[in-house]
Amino acid sequence: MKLRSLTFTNIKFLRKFSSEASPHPYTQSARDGNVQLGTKPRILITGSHGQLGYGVAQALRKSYGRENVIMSDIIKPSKRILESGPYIHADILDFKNLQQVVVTHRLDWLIHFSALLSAVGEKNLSLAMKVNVEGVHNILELSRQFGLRLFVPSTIGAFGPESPRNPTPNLTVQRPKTIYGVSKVHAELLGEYFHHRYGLDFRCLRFPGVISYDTNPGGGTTDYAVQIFHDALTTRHHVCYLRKDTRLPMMYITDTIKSICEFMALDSSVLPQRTYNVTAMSFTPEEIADSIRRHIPSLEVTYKPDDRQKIADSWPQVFDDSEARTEWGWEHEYDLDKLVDIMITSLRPKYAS
Ligand SMILES: NC(=O)c1ccc[n+]([C@@H]2O[C@H](COP(=O)([O-])OP(=O)(O)OC[C@H]3O[C@@H](n4cnc5c(N)ncnc54)[C@H](O)[C@@H]3O)[C@@H](O)[C@H]2O)c1
Ligand SMILES: C[C@@H](O)[C@H](N)C(=O)O
Repeated sequence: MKLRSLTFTNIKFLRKFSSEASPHPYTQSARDGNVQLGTKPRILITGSHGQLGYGVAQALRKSYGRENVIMSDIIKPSKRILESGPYIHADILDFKNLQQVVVTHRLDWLIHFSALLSAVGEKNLSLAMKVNVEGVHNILELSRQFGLRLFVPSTIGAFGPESPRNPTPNLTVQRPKTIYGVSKVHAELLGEYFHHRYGLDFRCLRFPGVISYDTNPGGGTTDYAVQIFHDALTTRHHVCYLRKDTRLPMMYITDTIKSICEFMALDSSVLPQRTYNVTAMSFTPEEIADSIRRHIPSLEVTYKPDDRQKIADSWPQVFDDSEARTEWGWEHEYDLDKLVDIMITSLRPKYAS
């Protein structure tokens, strides 16, 4: 308790200092992403054509209005995305265009999803450096200039083999061995630095593998936990690129969306920290296969570990998110069996014919 009130005092002092020191003319009115009383925030989501973007946009639109939440990416939108609400082209490597987007759309909050995930990042190092490192520099500077409330997701991949793996606490050694993980630690530290130095309202949740049925994962180490459902409902045979006993933290997308919406809605002053672990469950390929067999008893799994095994072996097995639970009330809803039930029920009609 003592530590917490000390943190609040420091944050108040640093805010005062940073607003006096702020050199940018746009920052004053919109400091900390505070939206004028009685108005709803206008929100941009970068990289929103990926696995997380659509669901988060739909949930935010429910709370803040369809026109106030703008999806963006560098790829042509699907019909579903186009029809769901505003969607624009925004390349996070084009800083000038990002500035125009903020001004034109009068933005208050920024949810930054653009990234190359762990497995894809290892195969495209220079692009990963650009998107995950340079892109984050642009987003932080943009948010500082315009006083945006900024959300940047991090990951279990921000930890490495030297971190305690079962459980992995909120604050511990972080020595990741992938460019994805290194870029996420870089984003966490820079975001917290901008918060302390300039009062930027930076917020970060470290997610486990996210599982969804209506969007596809973008090339991560945890993707098997989505593919196994499609295989179970079609060929009844899944070839798993991880060993059967590889335990990783995971979460159903509804819980991911809930965590982001709840975390972003909090008043900045109630947050003792800026970066939190959040999770829902941990399982191995063998355990998820067993749970799926409650619906599809004939499912077979063959194990052929590839390069992703090494990544998984360096990541947390069980994620300790107790600080998110005690400090701002994080609660998950889906455990393993509930996740499997909803995935099977939702995907079955797609393959019924
Ligand atoms: N999905 C997960 O399991 C998971 C877990 C932990 C953290 N996260 C984080 O959440 C965020 C979203 O993840 P996701 O699974 O939706 O990712 P994804 O790979 O599905 O989507 C990323 C999007 O970024 C876009 N992008 C790439 N380069 C860009 C550029 N130059 N400008 C603008 N957009 C660009 C891509 O087109 C893509 O649509 C990422 O930062 C990721 O690290 C995801
Ligand atoms: C864990 C998460 O960051 C992502 N699904 C990946 O495996 O890369």
